Amino acid sequence: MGIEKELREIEEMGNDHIGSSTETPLRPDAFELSDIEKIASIKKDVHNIMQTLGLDLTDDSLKGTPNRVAKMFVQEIFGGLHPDRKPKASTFDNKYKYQEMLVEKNITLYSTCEHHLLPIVGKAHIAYISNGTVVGLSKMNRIVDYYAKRPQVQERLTIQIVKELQNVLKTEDVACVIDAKHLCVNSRGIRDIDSSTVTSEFGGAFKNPETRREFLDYIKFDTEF
Ligand SMILES: Nc1nc2c(ncn2[C@@H]2O[C@H](COP(=O)(O)OP(=O)(O)OP(=O)(O)O)[C@@H](O)[C@H]2O)c(=O)[nH]1
Ligand SMILES: [Zn+2]
Repeated sequence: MGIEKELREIEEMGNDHIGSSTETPLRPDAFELSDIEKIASIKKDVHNIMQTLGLDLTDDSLKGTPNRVAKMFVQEIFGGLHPDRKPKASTFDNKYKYQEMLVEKNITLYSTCEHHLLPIVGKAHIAYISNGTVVGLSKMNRIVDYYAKRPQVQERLTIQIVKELQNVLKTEDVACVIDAKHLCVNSRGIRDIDSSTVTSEFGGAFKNPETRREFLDYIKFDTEF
């Protein structure tokens, strides 16, 4: 396809594609290459970008950058693309008969905007009401981190976190709110440093306005220890 036609199609598509599926769009052959092979390939690509920009890749400070970026992509910021890295969420019986909602708030979130490959930085807040099963607290932070380590849109990230916890906890009664800054909005383009994006997903009992309100009130707690 000619570049002109491709650009026209992207233009016509507008932003309708954003958040159109809850699954991260991956090709069927996404995991055919090993991590080592991916790093070797991305290293060449980053080298090429830097070369095109006219940078001197023999410079002491720059020469390690292609390898550094490739490792960072595969093992760190996009490490959550590989299903093998999904955290094992240990669950327990709700022996304590705790029947109220549990809120894990202020979970630090680092992700990457899939449109510009720039950071998304924010906080996620999760709540669930046990249906007989409870999950280790840290596993909620780990689930956020796993799905955040992908090229993301915030809407999809929010839904993926809720769906995963609904699976783990075997209940619909899970909610998530994310408040995050997108550096593609804050540091380039419109360069609005003060704006942030809030997304939410309310499953099961959290569709009830009172339950939802209780959750939203808890996350306003200004916890300092
Ligand atoms: N809905 C949604 N949009 C996002 C997210 N992250 C980034 N975007 C937006 O994706 C859009 C991409 O639009 P384009 O017009 O193709 O990109 P652009 O020309 O760089 O746009 P500007 O950022 O306005 O300069 C931008 O408006 C971004 O702000 C996200 O998590 N959710
Ligand atoms: Zn962006």
